[in-house]
Amino acid sequence: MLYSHSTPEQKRVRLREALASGRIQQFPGAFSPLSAKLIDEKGFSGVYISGAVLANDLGLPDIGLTTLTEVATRAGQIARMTDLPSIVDADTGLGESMNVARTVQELENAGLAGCHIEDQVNPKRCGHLDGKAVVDLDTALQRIRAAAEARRDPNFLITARTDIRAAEGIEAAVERAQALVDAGADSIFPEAMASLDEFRAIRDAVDVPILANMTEFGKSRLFTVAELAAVGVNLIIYPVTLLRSAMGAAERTLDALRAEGTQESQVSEMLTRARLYELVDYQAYNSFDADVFNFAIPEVFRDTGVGH
Ligand SMILES: C[C@](O)(C(=O)O)[C@H](CC(=O)O)C(=O)O
Ligand SMILES: [Mg+2]
Repeated sequence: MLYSHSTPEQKRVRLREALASGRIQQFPGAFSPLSAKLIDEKGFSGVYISGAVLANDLGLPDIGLTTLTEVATRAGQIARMTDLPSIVDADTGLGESMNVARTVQELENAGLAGCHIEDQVNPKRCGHLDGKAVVDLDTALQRIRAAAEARRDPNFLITARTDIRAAEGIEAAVERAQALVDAGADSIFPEAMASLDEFRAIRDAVDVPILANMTEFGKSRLFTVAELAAVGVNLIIYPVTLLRSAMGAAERTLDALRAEGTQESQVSEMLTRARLYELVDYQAYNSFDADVFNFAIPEVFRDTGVGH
């Protein structure tokens, strides 16, 4: 009911413990606060909040147009609905190093457990597209130093993402990852790795947790949890997976509605009314007022959809 029971500090401790556990963590991307509740209920270990999803959901491309206020507000709305730790994509840190510092403090205030900051130039682009450019080493390190110095909670996880692999190759990525750790990164997100061997190369080069991005239609094959665990990855994100699934379903429903004049053929694919109410914990609000949930949902509407 209402928001999660855990404080942001507790969630950050939980994330640190999970990363130290030796067990690989799966963080699906939530496209909304409600979807974060579903991720939580399904037993995942954390929630990822994607910059691409945040931008695309506003109808914008993922090129660094979103503002700190938009990112912190949406990420905060998502993070507060789950007891799981949430990690948000802070793109390039949203400006110069002093802006990066402010970004980190705002994300701490919003209740996030951590964020990642990348070394792309602005305007940035999806890490799995061609034609990316990265900033020089000094600028990349300044961003991470500023982030690490700005945080007030030492458990707020600063992940340095490097996009250098696509431009300069895996050796350059290994070198940059090491330098980013020396600058204060708590973990490394090597973007657009072409193979499991490349993840292994990063693993062998740094002794902090590493993150793998299993985004669809990208540069990496969709490696399994077992494959990534075997090369020493600690955390896997599935950034756009739920948005793509939900929008795919929305498109199919709209097509059917146009073609058939009714949505009837799609109802069996939908979340039922009962299931939706269960996810928002509707009945629990009776603890405030017994008249809040005093109706029955007809049996015929209870079991047609997914999940129930
Ligand atoms: C992880 C990512 O930064 C994101 O914003 O979710 C994107 C995902 C994508 O565009 O598929 C990325 O740059 O990989
Ligand atoms: Mg992104």
